[in-house]
Amino acid sequence: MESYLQKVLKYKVTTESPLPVSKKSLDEEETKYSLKTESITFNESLINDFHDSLTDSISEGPESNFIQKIPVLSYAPNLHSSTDMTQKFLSAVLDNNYDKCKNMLEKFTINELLLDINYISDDNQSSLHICAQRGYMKICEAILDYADSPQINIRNEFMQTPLHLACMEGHLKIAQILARSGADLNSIDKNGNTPLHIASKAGFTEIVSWLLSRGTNIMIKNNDEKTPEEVGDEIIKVLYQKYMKRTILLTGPSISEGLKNEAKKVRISEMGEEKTKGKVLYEDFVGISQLGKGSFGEVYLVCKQDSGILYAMKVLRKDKIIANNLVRYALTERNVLSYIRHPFIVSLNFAFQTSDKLFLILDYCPGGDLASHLLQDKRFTEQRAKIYLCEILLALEELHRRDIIFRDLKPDNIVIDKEGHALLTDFGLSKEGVYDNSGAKSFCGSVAYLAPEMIKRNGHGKAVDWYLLGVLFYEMVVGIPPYFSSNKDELINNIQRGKLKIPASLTVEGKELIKDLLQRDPSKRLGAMRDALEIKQHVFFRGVNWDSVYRKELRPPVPNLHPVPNMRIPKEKLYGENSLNESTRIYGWTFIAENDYV
Ligand SMILES: Nc1ncnc2c1ncn2[C@@H]1O[C@H](COP(=O)(O)OP(=O)(O)OP(=O)(O)O)[C@@H](O)[C@H]1O
Repeated sequence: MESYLQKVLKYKVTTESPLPVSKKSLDEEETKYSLKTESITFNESLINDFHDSLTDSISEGPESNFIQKIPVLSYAPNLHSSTDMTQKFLSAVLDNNYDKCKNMLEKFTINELLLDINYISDDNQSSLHICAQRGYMKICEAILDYADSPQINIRNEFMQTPLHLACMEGHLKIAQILARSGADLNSIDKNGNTPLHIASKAGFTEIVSWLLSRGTNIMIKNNDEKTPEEVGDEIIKVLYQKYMKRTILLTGPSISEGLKNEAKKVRISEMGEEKTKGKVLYEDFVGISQLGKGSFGEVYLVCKQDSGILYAMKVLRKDKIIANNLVRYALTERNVLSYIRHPFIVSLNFAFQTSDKLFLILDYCPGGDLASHLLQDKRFTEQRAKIYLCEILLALEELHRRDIIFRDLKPDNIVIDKEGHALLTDFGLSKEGVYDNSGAKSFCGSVAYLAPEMIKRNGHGKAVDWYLLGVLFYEMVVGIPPYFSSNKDELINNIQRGKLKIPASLTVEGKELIKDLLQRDPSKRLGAMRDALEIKQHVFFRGVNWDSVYRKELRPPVPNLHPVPNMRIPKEKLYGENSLNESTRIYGWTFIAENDYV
């Protein structure tokens, strides 16, 4: 089977157009374009390299391992009892014996009867608790990657989840892995403490900063009536003050209002899980037409029956996601979208699942994606490109503020709302917890949209998004991405050392911006020092009122909106198997946004 990376790295060149054909599924392309398309893939060794680098990306550090889930059918169930296996596994975890754990996970979690990954031992620990407490990152990852249904929010007798323990012991990376796999950031232990209380009390500044950037609830009071801030020392309190300053800036006039909302949001999302437990949400949505197609599913226009509101429904097929070990990517997308509210980032309203599929219900942007506009208009005026650039810059600024890099910036991932504004969508490749300029090591994204440091695989950070902003600007005003060649080796080579050709027709400021953003050395690139602020101050943006950009006061061209087609997509096609079988459940997926919970 073709791997995810092969898919990601594969692009199509029609004989009629030098541009990659975007957003078509491989199946669709293979049939529809079979006569006209030439498919260019990397050679095996390069793909293997890419594979290795995906390994890096999945984990937070060089130590970690990303494991392929390979069913092993030759075990002899009669020889081992469930408790035996589980006890052996727990002692291998306690010994931090990664190889043994991996081996057992490979062999014995196919059938939960043999190895109960959620077993709580007599001394009150599940395997995830042990890993989280002792900092065994590789085993923690292996459990999350291999085990069929590890309960990420499993509790010990003190009602502590593994995340509580990771925060108690200062294991930031483990906390991040758990969070990305759906751990509840606001769960409360027996003493009413959230992970934020625990990290604050223990004085783990990095963990506190990270939890705050994730929008965790800072208003929850523990059994002593103390908020997380109140249990921290002076150094910790400074972090809260910084966080609150930023919150006021972004979310409105009064702290208390903003914070009240935070608290409310959490309460509601907790209730949301409850509400949806027995209720099948997908019945509420009627499929109308297909909006787009990605590597792992489709995006449909749907209508919520009770409200008549139109949404974009992104569907991911569990078999493909699981087969390609991408559950964590899917959870990242769901997680990032669930806590970010920004005028230029598509909002997530609901997330739910059936046995076969995962669903994200997003705000519908009826103007289509920027790639189709470019295909239609060939290129944009600098003025028009500038509007989209300003809007996307603010979206990236918000992500970076929360230590998330987007990494997959390209016209296909920018959708246009009914007034013509640009919004980021598709967070499948975004990465949380990136604090500097070399935190992430994966080599990903479509070929023409790779930054030089991604090709070099020396690690990449936030500056990658500024390079890709330069690529986007270039493509918008020139019509093709910089360094473009229909030969993949040449393209890679060009990106690394080719001469940048900028049309003379662009303004001096525009040319300067392109050069400054496409600077190959990330440490010298515009944005490397002071992130978005540095770019906003570039001469190209002179005179831009960023507050008015934020308020959507710029006037991009209004898209031609087509009437909603009077069609229905059969439920079976949309939802597949109409039940939620516990064995295929992906934990931490369900989500109902505050505004939608009535
Ligand atoms: N909110 C939205 N409103 C309207 N159309 C959308 C929306 N989100 C996505 N689309 C359409 O669906 C297409 C695919 O969406 P998206 O990129 O999220 O899918 P994907 O499966 O993640 O793709 P990829 O193969 O890049 O991973 C977009 O290019 C766009 O045309």
